[in-house]
Amino acid sequence: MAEDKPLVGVIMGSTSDWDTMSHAHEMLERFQVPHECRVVSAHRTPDLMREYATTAEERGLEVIIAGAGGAAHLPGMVAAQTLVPVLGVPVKSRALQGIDSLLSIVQMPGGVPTATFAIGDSGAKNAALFAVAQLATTREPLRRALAEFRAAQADKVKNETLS
Ligand SMILES: Nc1c(C(=O)O)ncn1[C@@H]1O[C@H](COP(=O)(O)O)[C@@H](O)[C@H]1O
Repeated sequence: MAEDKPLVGVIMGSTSDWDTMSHAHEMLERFQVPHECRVVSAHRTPDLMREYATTAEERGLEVIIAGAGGAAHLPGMVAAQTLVPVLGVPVKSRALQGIDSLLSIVQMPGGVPTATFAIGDSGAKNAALFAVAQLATTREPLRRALAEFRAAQADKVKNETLS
């Protein structure tokens, strides 16, 4: 893409979320979308989270993908402090398999939305694809790349055989 400053911020509550959130990173790489990946925690680094959220727009971020597990307050707390759309990814937690993460992200009070994706790897992948779709509304080359991705995916499924 012509732009080189990050357009998408991929943040997560802990380095332990990287196995999941790397799927978002890989998808953004595939579409050559400039992005940054950082650990930011509402619970453990509240000052950093505030700074990240309040400076996101002026730094040029157009979408934030926020992944967290357990009491996953990060996406909602970031959404509360920026106008940049926040896509929440529930990371699979050890104790409750991510149901806690999902409910923490999806049950926002009216007025402060976060989009919420599926638990785990496919949620991270789809959040990135959603970010690509959002950016593609005003970037024709990215729109074409997304259309090609969809067509290739459809061809793959059509050519699959059952043994
Ligand atoms: N949910 C949050 C937040 C937050 O929402 O601010 N910060 C860390 N965490 C989550 O705690 C889990 C366990 O973290 P550790 O593996 O570091 O103990 C991770 O899934 C992380 O996202």
